Amino acid sequence: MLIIEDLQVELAGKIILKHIDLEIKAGETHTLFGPNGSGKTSLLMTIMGYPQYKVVGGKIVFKGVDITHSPINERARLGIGMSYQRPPTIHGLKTRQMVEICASNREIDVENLARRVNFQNFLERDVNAGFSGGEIKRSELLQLMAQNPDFMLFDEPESGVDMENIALVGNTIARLLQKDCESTPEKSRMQMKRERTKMGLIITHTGYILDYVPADKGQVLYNGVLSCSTNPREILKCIEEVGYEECVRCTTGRP
Ligand SMILES: Nc1ncnc2c1ncn2[C@@H]1O[C@H](COP(=O)(O)OP(=O)(O)OP(=O)(O)O)[C@@H](O)[C@H]1O
Repeated sequence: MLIIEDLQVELAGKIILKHIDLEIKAGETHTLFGPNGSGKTSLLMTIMGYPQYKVVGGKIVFKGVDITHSPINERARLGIGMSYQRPPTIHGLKTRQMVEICASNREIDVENLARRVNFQNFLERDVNAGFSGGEIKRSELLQLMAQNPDFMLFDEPESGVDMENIALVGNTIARLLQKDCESTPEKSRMQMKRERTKMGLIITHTGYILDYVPADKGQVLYNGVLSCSTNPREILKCIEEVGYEECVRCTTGRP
C-alpha cells in the first residue's frame, strides 16, 4: 500500500505540490488528470525519489516503510517502477543490457519479453537512441516487464502512440497491473479483485487508457493541489463538459 500524507514539494525554489494526500491500496489502479504544468509528473518523480524534487513537508510510506527521503535505488528495490514521459537517451548501453539490468538477478527471456511488445528488433540499439514517441513507450514497458515492480507509475503512456499500438500498450499495462484476467464461473469479480496485488498510478490527458485498464479511482491535480477522488470516467466527463477549474471547484468548495 502507498500512503502519502500532507506532502509538500519544492522544485527550483518554488512549491509545486501542496498538501497532497493520497492512498493507493494493494491491487488498486488510480488515474491522475490535470492541465499542463499542474504538477503531475512532479508527483510521480517525487514518489520515485528524484532528489531535485525536494520534500519540504509530509511523508510517503510504501509497504509500511517511510521512503520520504530514500534514494531511487532503494525505492526500486522495494518494488516501485516508472514508465517515463521523456526518458533520456543512453549512448553506449544497448536496450537488451538495460532490460537485463531492470530484471536485476531474476532469470528472464529478453527475446520473449520483447516480442510481447513487438520490440525484438530494437534490442541491439542504444537505449532510446532515435526511438520514435511510440517506440519509447514500448521500450519503457519492456523495462517494466523485466523489473516487474509491485507499484508502477505511468507518465502519459498513450501519448505519441498510434491507434494500432494503443491496444498493445493498453493491454500490456493491463497485464502488468493484473487487470487482464476475466472472471470465471469459479472466480467472481470480487475474488479476482481481492487476489490482485499490483498497484498503478497513471497520468492521462485523454483517458484512452481506461478502455484497456479499468481504474479504481481518479484524481485531478490542479495548481499543485490534489482533489476529486472518484470514478475516473466521471472526472473525465466533468473535465470535458466544464473544464479543470470548474471540475475541482465542487470538491474544494471554493466560491
Ligand atoms: N527544472 C525545473 N525548473 C523549474 N521549473 C520546473 C522544472 N521542471 C518542472 N518545472 C515546472 O514545474 C511545474 C510542474 O511541472 P510538471 O512537469 O510536473 O507538470 P505536468 O502536470 O506533468 O504537466 P504536463 O501535463 O504538461 O506534462 C511546471 O510549471 C514546470 O514548468
